[in-house]
Amino acid sequence: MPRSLFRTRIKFCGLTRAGDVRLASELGVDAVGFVFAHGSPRRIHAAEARALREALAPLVDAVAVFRDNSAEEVREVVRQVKPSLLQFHGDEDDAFCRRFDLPYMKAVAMGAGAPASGPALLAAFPGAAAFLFDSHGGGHDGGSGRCFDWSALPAGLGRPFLLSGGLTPDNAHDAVATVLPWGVDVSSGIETAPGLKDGERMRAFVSEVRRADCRPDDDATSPEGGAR
Ligand SMILES: O=C(O)c1ccccc1NCC(=O)[C@H](O)[C@H](O)COP(=O)(O)O
Repeated sequence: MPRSLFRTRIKFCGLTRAGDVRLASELGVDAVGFVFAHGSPRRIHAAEARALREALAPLVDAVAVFRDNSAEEVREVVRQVKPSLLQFHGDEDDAFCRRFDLPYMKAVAMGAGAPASGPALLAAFPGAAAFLFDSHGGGHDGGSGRCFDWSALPAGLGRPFLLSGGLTPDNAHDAVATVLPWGVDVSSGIETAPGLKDGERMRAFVSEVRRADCRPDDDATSPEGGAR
């Protein structure tokens, strides 16, 4: 695909208020994430997420984020919230992630040394629709606001991937221009406090990603899947 036609996908994660969901939709983000991980300051219950989902505009995905939740909890969220994508942030294996008959994205921990190679990740998670590289691991949690070393991203993934971990309006342009991910995911970088998004930072983040998408020298082609 010509790079000039490519648009970096954007996911805002950890939303807890209907107003933030509405603004995210208006800003044209592709997906919003609702966090069901135990212990997260952004954790909401299925009934709350169902109400938030009603504030979501058509054609914007709802992503349900889990970290070692039980199958019953995941099923209950799927039943009530009807997410279009599941995101697994813990030690879930491919068989667990596939049990719910929905596409899933596996979060890969970049906070604890070198990750597995692209082919090894694909072999471990053949059912993954996408991967998300984040700064958790090594004692750090998801939603930490920490960056990792982007040069450590594995090659040869053969699937779309999202870059995550410590993205902000200040580094979003560089992140997209350097890594060329399929999409980006942000939580803390658009917040005033965990779960409370800031309208100006949301706007600025989208604007910086779009600025990186509009580089005038974009005449190369974009491989399908991972790095474009
Ligand atoms: O956001 C959380 O609190 C969280 C807790 C446990 C597992 C996953 C969690 N979030 C997942 C996300 O997709 C975050 O957006 C991602 O970790 C990036 O967060 P940040 O570095 O704050 O942008």
